[in-house]
Amino acid sequence: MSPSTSISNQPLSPTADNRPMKDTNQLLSLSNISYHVGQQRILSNIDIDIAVNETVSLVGPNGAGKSTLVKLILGLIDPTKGNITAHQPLQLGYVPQRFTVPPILPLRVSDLLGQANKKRLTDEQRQFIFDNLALTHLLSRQMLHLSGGETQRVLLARALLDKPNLLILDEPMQGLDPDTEVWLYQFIDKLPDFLHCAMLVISHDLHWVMRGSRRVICLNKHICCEGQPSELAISTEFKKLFGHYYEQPYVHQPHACQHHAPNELEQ
Ligand SMILES: Nc1ncnc2c1ncn2[C@@H]1O[C@H](COP(=O)(O)OP(=O)(O)OP(=O)(O)O)[C@@H](O)[C@H]1O
Repeated sequence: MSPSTSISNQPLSPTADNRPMKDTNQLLSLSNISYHVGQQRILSNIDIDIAVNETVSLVGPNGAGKSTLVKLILGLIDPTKGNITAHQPLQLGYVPQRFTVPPILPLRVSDLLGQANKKRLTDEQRQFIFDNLALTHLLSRQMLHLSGGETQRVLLARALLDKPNLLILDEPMQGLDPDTEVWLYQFIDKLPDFLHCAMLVISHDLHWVMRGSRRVICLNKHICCEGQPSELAISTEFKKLFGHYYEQPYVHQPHACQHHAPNELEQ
């Protein structure tokens, strides 16, 4: 795949080889993707489908290939083998793990946000983003002078202002204090409904990943296991990779589950 994309959210062509788009519920498919550098296998045989509006969490140890997978989706590198197919025109939003502004480059927050396409969101949606991410007082500030948390908020806003249908967040909580983390998790959880976008979230925070009903993919150069948190918590592969960090795995308890009607609970 050689999509005309960049980290600044350019739309991708529907399919690299002009095959007809299929299943309208699917957004993106990675089929049998491998990525090697010389003799080094970085990713092997990756199959992932992401549906419209779906949130997928990607976990894996350091060096597992998570960022490489993101670069492949963004079209920054090409797979050694396999295909990446967008089933709909993709509008990518990307918040990178690291963002450094060279000290000699003057770049105000308003300059960065001003690069977004102003016509993609309604006024109400833009206001929602500005209010929730508390951006107004930052607009005249230099990116270089922002704190880690402020930078994350601005980068997230930059990605959202283009109204992505796939938002990729690479370790969004890195460097944030616990209160900001909680707040950002809550904001992220609102996004798929609010903007109708799918999300791929790389996270080392297993407690967030294993909460809720998002699909989790566990990567370690290949896909070790994937599924709902309740399935993963009892998977041998997952326990092998994360058991020592994640000592209290989420165990689904249907009898205590709020989405069961009261009469079901009594049975
Ligand atoms: N161009 C490259 N040349 C050589 N090795 C590479 C290249 N790109 C990635 N790697 C190696 O591939 C492995 C996966 O890297 P990647 O950054 O994708 O891992 P990651 O899962 O995102 O790790 P982390 O959690 O530490 O951010 C690492 O061992 C990295 O050194």
